[in-house]
Amino acid sequence: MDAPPDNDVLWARALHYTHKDGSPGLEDVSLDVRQGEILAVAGPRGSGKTTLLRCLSGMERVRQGEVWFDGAPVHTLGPLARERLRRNRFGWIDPVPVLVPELTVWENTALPLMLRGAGRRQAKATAQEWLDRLDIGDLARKRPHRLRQAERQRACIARALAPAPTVLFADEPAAPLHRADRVHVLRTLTTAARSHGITVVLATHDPETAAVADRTVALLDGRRVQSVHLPPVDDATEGRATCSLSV
Ligand SMILES: Nc1ncnc2c1ncn2[C@@H]1O[C@H](COP(=O)(O)OP(=O)(O)OP(=O)(O)O)[C@@H](O)[C@H]1O
Repeated sequence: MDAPPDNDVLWARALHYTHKDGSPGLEDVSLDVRQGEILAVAGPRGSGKTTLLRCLSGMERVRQGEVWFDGAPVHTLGPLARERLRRNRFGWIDPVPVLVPELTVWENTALPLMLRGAGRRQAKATAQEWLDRLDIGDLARKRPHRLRQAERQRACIARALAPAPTVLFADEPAAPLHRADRVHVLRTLTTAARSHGITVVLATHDPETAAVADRTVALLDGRRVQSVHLPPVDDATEGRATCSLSV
């Protein structure tokens, strides 16, 4: 198979993935992610969004199909090389905030910077800047259990953005936030990504979250499809109609 075009930061071809227990994950998924773009991977629950992000980021070993990052193959790398790639070039946001409980918020945020070799003082200053941008600068010295869930998720977003990764994988990053918070945090995330040239791959089942992206690819039952029907996440409380997302 040919190497990907130069302006694609990520390039996947004919990905098939089966979970260890035999559950189907992905079927023949191909996708290009351009440098600096914000790409939404949209689909209902269980459609394979997380599995796709895990394969693209090297978290899962791809046995069938190819993944390329920055013109180099990822699918042929061993576990250590994939771990190094994730640490040095990628960022990751989970739907549920996970922080090291023994560390303060700024120490959590500074951790990936220090793992990449930054000194403590520099890492602390950068972490504080990002916490300020996410409006939780005043919580920097607290430990995670003192924060609300939405504040912990902001800390996770600050931690993911602080090292300015080449690609940020954001798996339902706004899921634990209330609607007003969600809009604000997504705007901060996308503005920061654009100003730092960070490419974002954003998995979501929420049409409003997908709307912040430059482009959307839709998944259904582990396959790419042209369009997908997504009920708004606040549907039950706000009584809004089901939304159809075409790509
Ligand atoms: N570790 C696992 N072992 C077995 N099956 C899994 C595993 N993780 C996911 N699956 C199954 O693979 C399919 C795709 O799951 P995945 O989590 O990738 O979808 P998703 O679109 O991200 O869903 P959600 O929005 O609920 O996170 C689902 O049928 C799911 O049950």
